[in-house]
Amino acid sequence: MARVLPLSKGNTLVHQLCCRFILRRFQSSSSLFSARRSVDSCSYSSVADIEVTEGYAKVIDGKLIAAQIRDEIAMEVSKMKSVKGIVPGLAVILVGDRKDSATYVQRKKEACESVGISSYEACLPDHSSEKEVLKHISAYNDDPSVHGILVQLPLPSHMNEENILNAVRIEKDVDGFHPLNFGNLAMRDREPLFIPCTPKGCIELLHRYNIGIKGKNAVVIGRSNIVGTPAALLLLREEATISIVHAETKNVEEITRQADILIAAAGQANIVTGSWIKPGAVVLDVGINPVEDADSPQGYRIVGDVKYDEACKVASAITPVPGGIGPMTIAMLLSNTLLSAKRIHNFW
Ligand SMILES: Nc1nc(=O)c2c([nH]1)NC[C@@H]1CN(c3ccc(C(=O)N[C@@H](CCC(=O)O)C(=O)O)cc3)C=[N+]21
Repeated sequence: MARVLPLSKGNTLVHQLCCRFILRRFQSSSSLFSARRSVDSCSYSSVADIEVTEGYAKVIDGKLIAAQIRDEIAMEVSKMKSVKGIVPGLAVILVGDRKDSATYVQRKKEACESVGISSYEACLPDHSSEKEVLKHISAYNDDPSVHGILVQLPLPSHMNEENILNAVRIEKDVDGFHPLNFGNLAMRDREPLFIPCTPKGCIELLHRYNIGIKGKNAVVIGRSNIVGTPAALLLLREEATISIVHAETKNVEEITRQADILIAAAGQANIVTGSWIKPGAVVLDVGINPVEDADSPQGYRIVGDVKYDEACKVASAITPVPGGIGPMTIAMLLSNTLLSAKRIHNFW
């Protein structure tokens, strides 16, 4: 029997069928590709009201929304080029030889290309000195064709992350990790120049799916500088009542079960089980955890922090992994780079 939860409105059957299909695909095969295809096979409108049939969450399709955002950005980039002769530019600094970091940087480069943003890259060996990295940051700080600078994290352990992130000019800090931007994010009635990409992507998804935040109980799992803490601050700015749970929290489940909006950013595969979730909650899964998978060509696949098959039966809406927050993070990086170029060249 269909049950409409407080967030719900709209067509039930399509969602029910889509989610059943996705569930079946997830259960019948562990392959990354089949999971991907199943998400693609549902067509959702860009602004979708949340609706749920008992036991089946709606899929919040980050991949689809990210593609729409890229289209919007491409149009603005092209307008800026024709009117002002300016092409936004993003510089990425990659230190060391972590394979995952190299993959993310490659993805960012491709995304820039897809919308007409120029990308610049500095790849430094693992044993580089901090001074070497600072030299590259300084060059990009002074380069007028670069509007955004991103230092890929994590840095090698011998480097002082704080010194390096502090060196990025705040006007080009498209990650939003400079303490001045972060501090302004935390302060009421202050405006940071940039909002960190992953939390911004989470809020953007909620907005585009017409999911209200004001007055809701929002719980964030994880307290990292990259995701957990800025996500909580951003939800607070959106007038949610926020809690952060972390490794030292007692009765985690009791707290997460109060959440109307639950953001999982713990970095641990499948820790959020069905019993952690309030029925009808909206769940955003930020986790990107590699797990061994002999069936996948790479020998591994990526899973989130949330046990998807269990969560699907309790939540009203959920982001999949892959295809959820990951693509939104990259879309927000492009959006921040465009914003930076617009601000620097006073083009609105
Ligand atoms: N300075 C800095 N800024 C970052 O924003 C930053 C960083 N360092 N270090 C690493 C994390 C991680 N991150 C991701 C971006 C995109 C996907 C992504 O596109 N994921 C896809 C594919 C997943 C897959 O198949 O590998 C998806 O979820 O569908 C994931 C993770 C940005 N990060």
